[in-house]
Amino acid sequence: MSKDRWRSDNRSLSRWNLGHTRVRVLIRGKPRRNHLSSRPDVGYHGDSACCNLVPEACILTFMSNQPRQTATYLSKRLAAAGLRPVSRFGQNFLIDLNLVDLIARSAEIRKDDVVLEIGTGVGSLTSRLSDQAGAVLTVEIDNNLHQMASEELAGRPNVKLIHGDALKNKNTLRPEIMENVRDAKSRLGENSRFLLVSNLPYNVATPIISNLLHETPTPDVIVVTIQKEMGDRIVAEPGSKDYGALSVWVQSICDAEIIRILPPTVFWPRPKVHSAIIRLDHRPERRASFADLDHFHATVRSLFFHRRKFLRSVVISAMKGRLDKPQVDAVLQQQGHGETARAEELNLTQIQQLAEALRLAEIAAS
Ligand SMILES: C[S@@+](CC[C@H](N)C(=O)[O-])C[C@H]1O[C@@H](n2cnc3c(N)ncnc32)[C@H](O)[C@@H]1O
Repeated sequence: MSKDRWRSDNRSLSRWNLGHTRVRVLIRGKPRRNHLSSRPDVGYHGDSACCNLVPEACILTFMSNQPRQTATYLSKRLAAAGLRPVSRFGQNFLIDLNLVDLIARSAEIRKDDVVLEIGTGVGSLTSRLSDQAGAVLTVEIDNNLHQMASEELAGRPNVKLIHGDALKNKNTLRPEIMENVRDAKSRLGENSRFLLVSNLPYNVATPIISNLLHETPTPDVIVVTIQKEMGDRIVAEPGSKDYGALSVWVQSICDAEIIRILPPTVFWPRPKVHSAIIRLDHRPERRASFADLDHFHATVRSLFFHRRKFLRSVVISAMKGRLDKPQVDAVLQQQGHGETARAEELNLTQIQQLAEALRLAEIAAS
């Protein structure tokens, strides 16, 4: 702990958050506030300290060497700044610090990695990422939280905060994000990897993950907290009720696993649903097998748009204006899909082959 981290903050004069250490200031056994409204000169002795601002010995009692993140702490901290969690921004903060650690640990971050975090919040996961990574880029849409996190993370030169929406629109990330990632990666050298590690805002989790998989560089590893239902869809197998466009898109490029299911009680405020920590590992060799990744993604989306319909009618409407019915029938026959086939029964390889056959038929027809 350094003296520089001392903060004389009028909102909490008797208890300051010194980086990761909560401190209670006691003067002759009683909390005294007035002496400490300006920056005191503090000397530290083991796990106590003395303050030379007042003649009496001033004992600082170290309450904990971990940041506090209980529901009470967070609610008080936001209330002190006149704030409440904003539900439209998906502000459900993780209050179990073991799980914050689990997220960071599961990403196996190295010193030359660039880590992107979407949703800085008050910066608790960000600090752990900053301890382990070469560079952390963190994006927060809420100006109040961005300001709070900026103060919290001020002494961390490897953290860059961006204030704004991580999405330019549903299909595109904010361009600044990838520009910063590429910059940081080139600074950290050729072994540097790019990771997404976040407790994601649930309402934008799908476009964030889907869009990032289109980007260059693609994240080598993604470890994120998302809604459990979305986690189930990502890892779903053909024929199951959760299998759909997201399963096919993600599994076509990554290995996917659910690391832990989280109950609502580990968040504040509690969400209505269970959550999941998932890990995705990018497989560049799979990605390289696609002649046109954007075309593949668009085809997959349209194949699952009406998941209960027969494959033939889905493909006919998806290819309208590009292939006529006989051309669609020829492709389906060539791929061995009968009249009663449905997209949800096709495995990854069958979908990839169908999408590629449709792409080639389209080129031939144009
Ligand atoms: C689930 S909270 C996670 C906060 C913190 N990282 C934690 O682990 O407790 C999601 C955060 O994402 C922010 N957020 C929501 N939508 C966003 C968007 N489109 N772009 C950037 N940040 C967003 C919210 O304001 C909120 O702080």
